[in-house]
Amino acid sequence: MPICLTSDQMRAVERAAIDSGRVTGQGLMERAGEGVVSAILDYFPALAAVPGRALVLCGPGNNGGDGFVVARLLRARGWRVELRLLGEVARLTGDAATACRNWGGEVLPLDETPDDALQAADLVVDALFGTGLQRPLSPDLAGLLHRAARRPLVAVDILSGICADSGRLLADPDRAAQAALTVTFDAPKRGHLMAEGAARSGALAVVPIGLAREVEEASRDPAVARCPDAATLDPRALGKAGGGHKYAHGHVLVLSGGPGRGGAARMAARGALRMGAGLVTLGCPPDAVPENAGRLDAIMLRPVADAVALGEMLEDARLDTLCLGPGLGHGDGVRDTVLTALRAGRGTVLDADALTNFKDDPETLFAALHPGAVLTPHPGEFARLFPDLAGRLKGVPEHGPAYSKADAAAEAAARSGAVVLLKGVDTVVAAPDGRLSLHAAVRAREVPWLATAGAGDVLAGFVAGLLARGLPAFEAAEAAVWLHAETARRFGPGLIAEDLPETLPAVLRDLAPTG
Ligand SMILES: NC(=O)C1=CN([C@@H]2O[C@H](COP(=O)(O)OP(=O)(O)OC[C@H]3O[C@@H](n4cnc5c(N)ncnc54)[C@H](OP(=O)(O)O)[C@@H]3O)[C@@H](O)[C@H]2O)[C@@H](O)CC1
Ligand SMILES: Nc1ncnc2c1ncn2[C@@H]1O[C@H](COP(=O)(O)OP(=O)(O)O)[C@@H](O)[C@H]1O
Ligand SMILES: [K+]
Repeated sequence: MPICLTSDQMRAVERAAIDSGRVTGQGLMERAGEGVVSAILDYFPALAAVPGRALVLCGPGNNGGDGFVVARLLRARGWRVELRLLGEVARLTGDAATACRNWGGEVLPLDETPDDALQAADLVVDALFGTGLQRPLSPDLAGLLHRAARRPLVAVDILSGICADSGRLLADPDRAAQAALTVTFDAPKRGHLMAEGAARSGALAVVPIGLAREVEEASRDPAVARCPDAATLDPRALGKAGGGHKYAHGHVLVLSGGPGRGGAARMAARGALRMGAGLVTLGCPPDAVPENAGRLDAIMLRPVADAVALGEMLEDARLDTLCLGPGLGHGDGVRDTVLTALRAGRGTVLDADALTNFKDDPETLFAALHPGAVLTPHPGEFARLFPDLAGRLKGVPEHGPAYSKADAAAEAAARSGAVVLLKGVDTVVAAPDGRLSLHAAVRAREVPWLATAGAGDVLAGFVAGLLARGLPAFEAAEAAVWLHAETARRFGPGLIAEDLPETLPAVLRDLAPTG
């Protein structure tokens, strides 16, 4: 399973590799520099053909050390390289000091970098700070990087000013830079996938520097965040191979609100059905039956007047999965309905209104939640249930590592006792036991057409469909997020929410050709 790491996790990986005796810090730095140069040559083919001019900005730590190696290797390829250092050569230590000696060229002061030097550069290498950024960039540094980004800017490990753990800006937002390319080592950092870091890192190259074995070991640590891809979704779990009648594939009950408000629940139901749930029933207030009957065929319809009626209906144990929230409505009756649904202990997705109804009393909801439940809030709904956690995600952080969306989702899952799927361009899935999964809809997985009304309702249905198919809550949420984005990518421009369930079969077919 692909993963992404925090700074501490990356340092542990590095330490384990060095302690094993297989690598040295200096060897890692050398390979990091080589990796950056080869990524530059791949990404800028014109500069691979004709050596250019580089301005390399080095910081006082090991990120700067990588910069010295890059400078030396570019020079060896015939490039004209100007190197500027933040701080003094005499204060460099360890591997960075060695890398500086091996460079052997002129080291100019960073704070005197003239605009001419920036303008003359074919590219600027940002080797100021990597995983060691602990506090916001000074205005001068932020200004320099901002100006440097007028030229193609290549970030070593992570763009300076982005917190590697959270992706949040540790710099004045008005002077934030944008990298054309970020080159990181052996595994992405969380900061490449969340918040500003997802958008500002530019293209992301992950180059091997000899830590693959330790990264593989880290991927077995439940505390390390996973980033599933097409290759790691389990086609056996998603396909319908093996026969079995419809009840073998689960029965989802989606509850809807009153007349004129059923669209969201119908889309969720359609999503669950397309995901392969054996049966899907829409439950709605009796006066909404005529409307829904006119709109549904394969999806069954039952009147569900209130929480008592729901309780009676749930005596049928074959109704194994519930989805509540899209278009559900507001009021005490709705809260009772949600609590009745949770008491049944089924796989349960709570979205939208099912969450918002508890904004004045989230503890009542948390007390009823169980590990088979998945909450799918967008950031606004999240803030209603977890105002303190949402508050920590606001504003410009004052130090690193900054509080991250992953931290917030993890705390929410631990507090509520349910899986939390916190939506956005960067989506985080967190389990109460500490497992995390990240999906960033950026770069190759960019999918702006998903910003359309109802996309979240369909996602709730996708999660419910997978729960009905027997996936555990965390895995169902994780796979649904990937499939949701993939489906939107497959459809492309013009996507509306209704297209998502209809496009899902093509995505499933590619994943499980025999399913
Ligand atoms: N892990 C690995 O496997 C490998 C890691 N490698 C590389 O090492 C990098 C991590 O190196 P690192 O730990 O030395 O930290 P780094 O990012 O250079 O910054 C620390 C320095 O910056 C300073 N400083 C911080 N914030 C500041 C601010 N706002 N403004 C001004 N100064 C600030 C801080 O100063 P201090 O806080 O001590 O005053 C300290 O001097 C990593 O990103 C990768 O590129 C590769 O070589 C190979 C394998
Ligand atoms: N620009 C975007 N890129 C990727 N995914 C997006 C983008 N905008 C929205 N989404 C996704 O679309 C869904 C929208 O859900 P939600 O906010 O609940 O909307 P709605 O209530 O209209 O259904 C979420 O899964 C979210 O992650
Ligand atoms: K950097």
